Amino acid sequence: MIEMQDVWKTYPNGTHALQGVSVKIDRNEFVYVVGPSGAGKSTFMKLIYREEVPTKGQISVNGFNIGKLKQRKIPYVRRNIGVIFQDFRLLPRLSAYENVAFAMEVIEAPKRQMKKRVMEVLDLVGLKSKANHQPSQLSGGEQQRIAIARAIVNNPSVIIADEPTGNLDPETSWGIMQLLDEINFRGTTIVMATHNKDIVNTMRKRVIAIEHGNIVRDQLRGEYGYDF
Ligand SMILES: Nc1ncnc2c1ncn2[C@@H]1O[C@H](COP(=O)(O)OP(=O)(O)OP(=O)(O)O)[C@@H](O)[C@H]1O
Repeated sequence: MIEMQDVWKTYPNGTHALQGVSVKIDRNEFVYVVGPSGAGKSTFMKLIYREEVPTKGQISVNGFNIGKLKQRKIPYVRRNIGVIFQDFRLLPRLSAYENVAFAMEVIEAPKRQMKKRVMEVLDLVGLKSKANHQPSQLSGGEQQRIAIARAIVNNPSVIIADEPTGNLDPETSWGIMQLLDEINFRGTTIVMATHNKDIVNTMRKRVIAIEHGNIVRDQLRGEYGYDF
């Protein structure tokens, strides 16, 4: 469902962030993307959710050629991809409920479905009781759970998570990991960039390692493989 064929990304300043990446990720896979800082992991992820377009090569997500997408088709493809970041990126003045509901409003989901669906995902992430709290009234782990609720509320087929445990302590990170595992188990493909050695070595999922803009390792039930 995600396929890259000889994908290159050169930023306007001349940095070659990806240099000829080819990969296939099937429906319902869970993939860790690992590698040194600056290797091209975030770029790899940004190309999937079309935050960036490739300089050369093809990327298809659910059959859509992402790099060549017509402007009017972008929202349609994006709604099928949920994104989670290291720094949560919740809207500070909105409550947990409103942050999640906002993702449904953006795609103009029917109003009558909204309340039920938002409460359903808040329940799934274990935060129904904090629906009215603002992000500043929540812990880091709770904020990330709200960000996950927001990412899944429109039932995307893919979740892109760029270092989702990067700002969290080990115990909280494990909670987030179990939640993502559960979401994957329910049928969502997950691509997660991480520097968390413990998590990768314990979960034993597919591991794609990127160095200098190239995939240098791709293992099923892989290991982290670095000392950082
Ligand atoms: N918008 C940009 N403009 C120019 N260069 C960029 C841009 N974004 C990233 N780069 C460069 O592209 C290369 C790959 O960056 P990328 O963020 O994809 O790496 P990364 O593996 O995610 O790193 P980290 O683990 O530190 O997050 C780096 O050399 C980076 O400096």
